[in-house]
Amino acid sequence: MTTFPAATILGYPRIGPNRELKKAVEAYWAGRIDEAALDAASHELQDRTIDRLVGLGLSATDSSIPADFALYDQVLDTTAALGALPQRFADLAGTDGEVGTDAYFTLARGDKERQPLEMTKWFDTNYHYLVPEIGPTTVFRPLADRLAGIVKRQSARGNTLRPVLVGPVTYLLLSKPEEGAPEGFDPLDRLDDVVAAYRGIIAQLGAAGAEWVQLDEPGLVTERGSALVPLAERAYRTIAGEREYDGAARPSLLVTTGYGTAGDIAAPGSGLAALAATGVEAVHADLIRGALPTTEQLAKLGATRLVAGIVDGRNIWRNDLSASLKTLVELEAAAAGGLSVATTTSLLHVPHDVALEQNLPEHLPEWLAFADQKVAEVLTLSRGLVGGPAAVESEVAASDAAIAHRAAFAGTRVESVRQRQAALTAQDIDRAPAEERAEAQRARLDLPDLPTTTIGSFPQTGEVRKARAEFRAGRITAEQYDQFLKDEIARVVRLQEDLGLDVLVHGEPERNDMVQYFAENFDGFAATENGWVQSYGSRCTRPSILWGDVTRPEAFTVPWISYAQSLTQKPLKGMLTGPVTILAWSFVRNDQPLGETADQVALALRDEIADLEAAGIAAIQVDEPALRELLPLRAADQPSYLKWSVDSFRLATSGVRTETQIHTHLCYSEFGEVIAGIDGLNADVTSIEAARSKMEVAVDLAEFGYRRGVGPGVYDIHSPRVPSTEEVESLIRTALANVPVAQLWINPDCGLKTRGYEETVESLRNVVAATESARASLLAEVPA
Ligand code: MET
Ligand SMILES: [Zn+2]
Repeated sequence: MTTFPAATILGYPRIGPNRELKKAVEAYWAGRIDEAALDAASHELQDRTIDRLVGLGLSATDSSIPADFALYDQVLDTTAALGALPQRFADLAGTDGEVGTDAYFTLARGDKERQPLEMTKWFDTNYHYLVPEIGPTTVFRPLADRLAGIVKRQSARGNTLRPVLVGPVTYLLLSKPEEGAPEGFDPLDRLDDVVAAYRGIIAQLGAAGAEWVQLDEPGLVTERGSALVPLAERAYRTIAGEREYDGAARPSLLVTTGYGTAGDIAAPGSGLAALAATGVEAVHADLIRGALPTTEQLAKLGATRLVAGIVDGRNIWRNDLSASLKTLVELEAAAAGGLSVATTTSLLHVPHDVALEQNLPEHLPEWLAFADQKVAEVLTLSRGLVGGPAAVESEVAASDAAIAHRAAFAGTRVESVRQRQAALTAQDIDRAPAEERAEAQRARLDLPDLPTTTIGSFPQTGEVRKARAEFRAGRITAEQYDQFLKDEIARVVRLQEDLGLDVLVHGEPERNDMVQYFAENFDGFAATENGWVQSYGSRCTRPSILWGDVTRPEAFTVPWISYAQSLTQKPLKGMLTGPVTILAWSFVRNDQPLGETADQVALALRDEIADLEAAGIAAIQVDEPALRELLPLRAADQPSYLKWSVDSFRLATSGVRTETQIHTHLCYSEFGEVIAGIDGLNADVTSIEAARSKMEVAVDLAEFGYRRGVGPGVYDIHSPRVPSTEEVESLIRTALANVPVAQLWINPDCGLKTRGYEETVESLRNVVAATESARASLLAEVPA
């Protein structure tokens, strides 16, 4: 057995510093390059990545570099390595059951007849994976060709990599029962079968030259973590119980547990000890999101190596090297099996390199660590651990200086913001009773029954994106761009009047992104130029950096909204993004509790809302699509999260008068777990997604006894399909069977930004027609 490397990372951004992977994959989809060219592009990126990591100081020959080069998604890669095709895709299998490149992308993107695999959030991150569909008869086979091919290719270049797979317990935990599976079937029922295939995969990787294989088991840190430990023990005893598979030495195994504490949260080392007892050679713990195991717990690891995740894979802040070294020294004393230094998770969640940023505010770069800087931090910590503090004196001094500079920097703490926060009282998050508000708003807005509205954005056409790009590049003047946006807004307002919608929107043409737009207009934020992070498949986002206390220098949505309102007699909704969503989709400062930061954003929004109200805007929407996204993985942590998140929304929205209507929008339908939180937001009108789930949410609303206005979406905006009038009307009827008329609003599931005009106009026309018809039958039902 080779020893586990002293320093490692669990994974690295796959997308490429210039989004090379995105470009290659999209070119392949568009038919512009063939499979050989796609392979060549991905090989080139792999080679460059490894060379870069070696350049940063990781060794190419001791398994410290992970091989995690998924073309689309690491969960999908594991599905492919297991040949675990659901029946509805069975025809995609090759002769030996293998999943080729086109089959792989068909699972990810669907085809004419079939929906793709469902996509959902990877733990509490903004990365989305493809959900495996597992049934009682799903066939699992070891098909590690692709991964083994990478290992072999690199070994021909002199490199010994450590291939990475999602571990068996997490893989099945993240799966859903295949359609047609019997009631009560749980994919985890297939654990023993899947484990047999993992043994085969590990053997194939060993034969290809892998000395270590990494199996990621973040499933163990979830609410089900404690219950999963016995399953993990069973799985890993089979996988790791013997040093040889059929007479051939198997590769050594590292099991990782990023994103929290594995197993029982009250006993942070117990999950690790259980894994260690199965025979795996190394276990990894997330020491930032997860708890620090005690000395006694560490003793239970025996000869198993501890891989300490101490460099945060999820934020972009520079590590406090002094503090980390201290922790590592203590851990090392207690870890009999030896200690390695690592990241808490894959670096997939952070951009490539701070050095690619040319336009950050001057003070910021030295506070930051993107993936490449984090690799350097891991190596520094490992050198400090081996060679003592003197070996890394200058690095530690630089880290201390950056941290001190950050703490003392003027924008980090803005006194006026602090005073305002300190003076907050319960009244600041309270409004008049909901019934009183509803009454006053009814009088002011004078809307028909079943008022129709949209969620905010209208199609962002090529012209809109082009005008923005031209403006950014300085090819058109600010005046020209302004005029363009005004024309666009006027067109959208006219369209909505023609369609006969009741509450109008301005269409959001001035916004590139619903969070970045706010980050650009608030102080305390910075935008990056190249800080791309994979969101799913070939899609990347560029989160802003929330580094300091947040203020709003001047009203910025008011001019657009007022202009739009000036064009119509109908009410026009002001449109803002809520504090939780702004936090969820940015890189947020780590030097104070999230709730405090959320309140600062809320106060900045509160100022904007006051200005909208003063400008005569009668309805203001504050979107919180990410409310559920940040929900902690452990039930014990959820109440305090819901408290601060809900309170921050209320802080943003409670300063308005009784007759001003507050709307909110949430983008999902499985809101059972947060419905009390949604109720707590205390918004007058809440729009949610419902069309795809056939209005099931209406039943949840009825069961909960939801009292305020609600608009369960009647038009699925995720596909270009135009819903018929009858279809929409039937959804409205289902809604009406559960929600009182006086509470019901009619709207699409979400914003229309990604749609084309043709389908949007037709769909909205049908929505209005269906609403009119529903109103007519409501009237007919009233006894004369
Ligand atoms: N107001 C936003 C829009 O319509 C809400 C989007 S939620 C992801 O685009
Ligand atoms: Zn939405």
